[in-house]
Amino acid sequence: MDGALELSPPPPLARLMEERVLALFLDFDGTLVDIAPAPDEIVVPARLAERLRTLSRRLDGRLALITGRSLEDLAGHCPIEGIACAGSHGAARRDAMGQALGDAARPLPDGVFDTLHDGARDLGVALEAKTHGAALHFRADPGKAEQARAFAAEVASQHALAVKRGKGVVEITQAGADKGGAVREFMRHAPFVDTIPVFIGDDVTDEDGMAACNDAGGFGILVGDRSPTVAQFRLSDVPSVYEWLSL
Ligand SMILES: O=P(O)(O)OC[C@H]1O[C@H](O[C@H]2O[C@H](CO)[C@@H](O)[C@H](O)[C@H]2O)[C@H](O)[C@@H](O)[C@@H]1O
Repeated sequence: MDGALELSPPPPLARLMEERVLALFLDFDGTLVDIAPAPDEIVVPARLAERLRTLSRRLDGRLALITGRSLEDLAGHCPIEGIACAGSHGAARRDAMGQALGDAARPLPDGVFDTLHDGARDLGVALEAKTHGAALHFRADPGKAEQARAFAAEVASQHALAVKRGKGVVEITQAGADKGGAVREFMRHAPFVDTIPVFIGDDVTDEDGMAACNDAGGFGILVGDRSPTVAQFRLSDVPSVYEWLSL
């Protein structure tokens, strides 16, 4: 849909849960925490992990966080034991017991971090190294966006990697790693099999997750305003997400 503002809020979660067996896939930055000037400056609401575990129990375990952050980084902000998660844009996935799901995630090839480190320094943007990818952050200097994107595209093409755009960021990931793949992987395993998947996210990389939910008979919920989108519903901001989830 081109006009995201025309999307309605989703029906109440409690009503949907009465009608169907739902599974929830939640993005992290911009969905569960407000966007901050830098990745480590986010303010995580008190007892978020505990509240997510309570929500997961309400859904009999059919809840997964699907983030662009590495799982290690996510755990540093929100202790995720007992919650299914996918990190690095779907490259690394694990179930609520901490067992890895699907193909093992691969780190970036040798030398790529060094190249990115030098390039980020020369461009004057911040490099976030992840277990299975990397991000060049230009939120502090949006005028560097085009140069950072061009540099990321050049490095990616030299190593058969992929580039993802995001809010104030351009990222390098393994080719084929995306949030849609993570949703499909979870949906092959209990307790997600044969359920109606719902993805909530704010950024362009969340569109893959929403598309996977649409394909599986579910839907996406866009947070904020961005178009085009494949979401079928919209919530205006992070507090609205908490309200809808009764978090
Ligand atoms: O998929 P997500 O959970 O939404 O993660 C996407 C990226 O989020 C982080 O960067 C973004 O949030 C930062 C904190 O608000 C902000 O400073 C930055 O400009 C945003 O791009 C994270 O640092 C990345 O690794 C994630 O991929």
